[in-house]
Amino acid sequence: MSEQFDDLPRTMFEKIWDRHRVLDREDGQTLLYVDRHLLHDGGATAFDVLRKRGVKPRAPDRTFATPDHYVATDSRTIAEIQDPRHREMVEKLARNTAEHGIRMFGLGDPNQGIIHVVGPETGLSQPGMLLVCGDSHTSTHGALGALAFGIGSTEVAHVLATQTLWQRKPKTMRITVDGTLGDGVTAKDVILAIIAQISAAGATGHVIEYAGSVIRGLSMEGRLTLCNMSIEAGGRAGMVAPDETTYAYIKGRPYAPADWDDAVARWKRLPSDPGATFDAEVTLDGSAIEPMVTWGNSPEDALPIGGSIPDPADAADEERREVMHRMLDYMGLTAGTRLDTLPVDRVFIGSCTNSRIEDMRAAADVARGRQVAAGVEAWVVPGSEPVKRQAEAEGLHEVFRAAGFAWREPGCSMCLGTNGDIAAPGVRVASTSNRNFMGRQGPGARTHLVSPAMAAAAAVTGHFTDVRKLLAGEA
Ligand SMILES: CC(C)[C@H](C(=O)O)[C@@H](O)C(=O)O
Ligand code: SF4
Repeated sequence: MSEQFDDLPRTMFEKIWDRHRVLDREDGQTLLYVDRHLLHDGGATAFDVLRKRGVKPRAPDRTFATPDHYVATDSRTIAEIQDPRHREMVEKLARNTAEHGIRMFGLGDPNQGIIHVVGPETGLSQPGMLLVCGDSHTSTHGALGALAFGIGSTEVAHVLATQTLWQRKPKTMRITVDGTLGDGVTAKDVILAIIAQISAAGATGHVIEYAGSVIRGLSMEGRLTLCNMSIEAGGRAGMVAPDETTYAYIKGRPYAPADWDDAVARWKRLPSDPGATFDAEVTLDGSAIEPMVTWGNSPEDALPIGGSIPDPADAADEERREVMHRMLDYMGLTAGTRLDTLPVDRVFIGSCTNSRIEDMRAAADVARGRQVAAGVEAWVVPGSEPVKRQAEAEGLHEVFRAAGFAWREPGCSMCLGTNGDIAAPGVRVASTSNRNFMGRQGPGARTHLVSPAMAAAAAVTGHFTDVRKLLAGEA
């Protein structure tokens, strides 16, 4: 299908799109073939739609599931889930997948975890694939060089029934981050700096390809964090070209391709051709990025830790002034207050953004030999069973426990609180998740997004702190 374009330089997105096109409709929609379909316990209605129509899933062997949104993080069996409504969601996923022969990494399975941690970790998410899931943070999987995006519940039913999906072709945007990151600056700070620069709507309608020396230098965990938040910049998807880091990460994983050498040879043809053009180009100087903290209720409201709460009086227009007033009121903040003086009540290290082994290590490096400040409740929620096992093998759980952190069981937990893990009204949370929307972590809860190292620094000092000072032994 794509041969006729082979002599024209194409972006990685265009190559994957072309390879998955089944047919183009006159209204501009394209039918795409879906390689992998991931399911979680947050979207149970799709199976009901199929059942009502008497339709069976078209390709159960291309569909994989794990419960994450409704699982308890203080127990590991369905029976122990206290709230019957939460228990029902987890049970429903188990019933639906069992009925149709869909592989589920359920509670107690050694691979259970947050779906966006499980996909890459099991080797299910691979370069060149078209991967979808009824969840906005499906953009995460693009870190491996896949085209991966979230779909709505009607589309989930459509993919289950047909293994295809209608889509309008998005535009392309390349975000190049050159230079080198400073000590204590992570992929989370890079993506918060990007969103602060281009805004939460900056990439609307676009698939982002991240490029440049900083991106090439990121570990796979860092790339997953980066692509995870593409959606918070409005992007349809985010991707990073596969390279040796990608191949080394996938090799040996349970679902890694059996024809390994051929697969790598195919993957090597994926990166955007020299001379390929993007609809939009953005550049950032990676060397100038500092540890970031959000202060408002959109991920774009992020500032370097050395900054102060902005003044609505300085807003560009009346509308923005009103939004800022509302956010400062909700967040309980006063213009001019230094970010590094803000006290925290709770700390959450987890979510599909920052719950991988590297995140655990970064937080443990700060927690080691220190104590969670008096009055602060700090949680570490590993993203999956494999992350938990690896962290425990390295003794990280002991580091956290000795410092006064709670070491919990894998799931989405306080990121969205659908399982009941929420913060009380007015509570200020340093959180490694991806959304700081009003009420996201509980009605009235005040979320500040940070990296795992910055979250651990806030936990042990009791207020937001420049982690670089702790790492340098200055605080
Ligand atoms: C429940 C799910 C559909 C939702 C999403 O789409 O992202 C959730 O994961 C979130 O992070 O808000
Ligand atoms: S961890 Fe948070 S962002 Fe990720 S899938 Fe779960 S609720 Fe959504």
